[in-house]
Amino acid sequence: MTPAARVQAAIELLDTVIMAAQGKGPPADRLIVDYFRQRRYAGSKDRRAVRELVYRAIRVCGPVPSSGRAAMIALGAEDEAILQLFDGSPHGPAPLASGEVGAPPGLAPQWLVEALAGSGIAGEEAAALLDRAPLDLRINTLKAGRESIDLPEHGEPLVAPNALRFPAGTSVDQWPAYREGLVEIQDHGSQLACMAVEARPGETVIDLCAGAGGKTLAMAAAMQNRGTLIASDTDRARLANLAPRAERAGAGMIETLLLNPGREMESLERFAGAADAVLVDAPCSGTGTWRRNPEARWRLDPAQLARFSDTQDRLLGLAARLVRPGGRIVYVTCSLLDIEGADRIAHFLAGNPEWRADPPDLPLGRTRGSGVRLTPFHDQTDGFFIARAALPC
Ligand SMILES: C[S@@+](CC[C@H](N)C(=O)[O-])C[C@H]1O[C@@H](n2cnc3c(N)ncnc32)[C@H](O)[C@@H]1O
Repeated sequence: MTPAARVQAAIELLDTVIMAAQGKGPPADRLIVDYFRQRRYAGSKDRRAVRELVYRAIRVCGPVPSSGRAAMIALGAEDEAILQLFDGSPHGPAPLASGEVGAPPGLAPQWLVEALAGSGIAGEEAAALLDRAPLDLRINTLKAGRESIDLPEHGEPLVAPNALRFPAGTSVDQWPAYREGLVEIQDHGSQLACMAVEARPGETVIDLCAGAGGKTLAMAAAMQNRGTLIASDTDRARLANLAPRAERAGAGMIETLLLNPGREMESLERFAGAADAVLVDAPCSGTGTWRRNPEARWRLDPAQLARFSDTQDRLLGLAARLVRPGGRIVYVTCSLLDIEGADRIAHFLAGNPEWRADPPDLPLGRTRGSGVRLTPFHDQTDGFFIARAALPC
């Protein structure tokens, strides 16, 4: 592909990303894979270059751009070489029309910029939300140790005891150690969130919103495969991804439980008042993960944010019914908005006076309300809010 053809391909892809973001369709990553599946003529260098252009253009545009072309012109305002490729050459973008301007640049739609600022995320903190994330691994202690593992590249040890950091784009999935389950890809912040649970061998632990089990696997390792570890979720497809991952990781202790939305307790009844710990890794806006999914900021609207906080309250209430006296809830969101973090745990504690705040003792992060907040700028992790609540005996 010529450089101009790559720009045109990125424009076409951006059109689909914008449409998907507005219609709650697939994420950009998936659209890019699908796009190239139908264009086998594109080589790996072309694919990488187009992908890079797409993500750079997404990062530049704050509000949802009107079109892929407008987004690419906005990127061209920062990188003149791109605008020069709007030359009308075969397969390239048409020349700029007189008066044609790019989409407005910025951090995010204005309402979201304001909501973040209201939660103390502005200036450098806000800008860092759109940085490129490095690649963090967790050494799976069921099969290996950080000091002894032999990996093809050197990783930087991080403060979480099993974490190693590599540059973005490292092809970890090609490594034998990855295929054999010695390492898992997991952001350092997510590893710290798992540490907050302090899951111990022999305990009964419920990962209430387990998804594909990124945190469940870390807890299985912390529990040395001993005890009861339930991975529940309402999303059958996500939960189905956990079984092969658990097998690869040698985490035989995990039991998956598909929940019925709104009637979750029906499947969890046998654990009522019995769990030592419940992790509520609640569905949220994902404002802390824009480094990986920058188009997520075009997907959100205030009504959806309100729905997330209602669900978060409901899930905290559900978790409280599962914990035994002396047990704990760990509440986590990958959001930096207080409405999904400090406010939710405050609301829970206000409505459940028998519970007390039990802030996690983590080696990174800053206190926010009765929890801890990790941010890309301060902690070089994805953004997370992590809180603990304890039920006295
Ligand atoms: C932040 S994601 C979990 C990510 C996962 N814990 C991990 O570490 O990879 C939130 C999950 O909550 C699930 N969820 C949404 N509503 C739920 C409900 N009512 N009960 C349980 N899980 C729910 C979603 O399907 C989604 O998988």
